[in-house]
Amino acid sequence: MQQRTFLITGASKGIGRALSERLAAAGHHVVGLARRADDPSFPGTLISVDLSDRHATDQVLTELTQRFAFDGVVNNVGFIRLGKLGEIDLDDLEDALALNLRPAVQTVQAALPGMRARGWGRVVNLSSLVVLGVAERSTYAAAKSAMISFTRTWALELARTGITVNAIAPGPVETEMFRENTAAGSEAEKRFLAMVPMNRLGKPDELAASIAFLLSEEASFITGQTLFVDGGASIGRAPL
Ligand SMILES: NC(=O)c1ccc[n+]([C@@H]2O[C@H](COP(=O)([O-])OP(=O)(O)OC[C@H]3O[C@@H](n4cnc5c(N)ncnc54)[C@H](O)[C@@H]3O)[C@@H](O)[C@H]2O)c1
Ligand SMILES: CC(C)C1=CC=C(C(=O)O)[C@@H](O)[C@H]1O
Repeated sequence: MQQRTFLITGASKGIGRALSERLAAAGHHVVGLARRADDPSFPGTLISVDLSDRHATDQVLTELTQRFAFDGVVNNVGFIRLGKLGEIDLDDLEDALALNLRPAVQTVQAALPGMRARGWGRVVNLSSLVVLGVAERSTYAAAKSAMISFTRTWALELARTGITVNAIAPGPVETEMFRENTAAGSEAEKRFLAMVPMNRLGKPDELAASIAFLLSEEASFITGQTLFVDGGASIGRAPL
């Protein structure tokens, strides 16, 4: 197995942390970006940056691409603010687009020259089941739909470079982000579970396993795809 170096945004918790653990256990080097980097147990290099700050993110990426030869990027950081149509806060809309989308462009553009030069690379963008329609998540769903468009467009542009670009669209997963809006035992949780044929939440490592596969050598003929990892929730809702 060739050791690879992967850049993961939002790496300190949830899906990003589970992925960092899984990749490190497989022998790869993980460079994680998160707001807080004071966690000595992180299984790689953890860098503190507020990814909503465009210039701070640019500066960190410039430094990191001088230190590391990134073989892949996982755009995992996510931001959500609930809001019904008629009550959508335009600041939330701008924040959703800025934090869910801008860092994805910044990280990939920073890592792209090296991946192109080596003729091998992986990009995995985190989308969400919400792109199929979940109430009160307009701004978040718009951003996560754009992540799928980024994926398809970049996959076409990079198809002959050895760099693949794919998306993962999770269903409800037991993480801090999920629990911010969906308390255990709440009516909201019951509504989400009713959407899931498996009738349970996903585990962060189940998502990590799917992302790790798309980062692997074995996934070299897969590009431009969105994989719903959702306990069956997208069956009958997603286009074939
Ligand atoms: N958990 C779910 O049910 C679910 C469902 C669908 C999609 N997703 C998507 O999966 C991805 C991971 O979600 P999660 O549930 O693991 O989230 P989480 O809240 O558990 O972790 C988010 C990570 O992002 C980091 N982060 C947040 N804002 C940041 C900022 N401004 N600057 C730097 N780092 C920041 C946090 O420190 C943390 O490491 C997100 O893109 C989310 O939209 C999650
Ligand atoms: C699973 C998906 C529809 C989803 C559920 C709830 C969220 C939230 O944080 O409120 C999001 O993680 C979203 O992706």
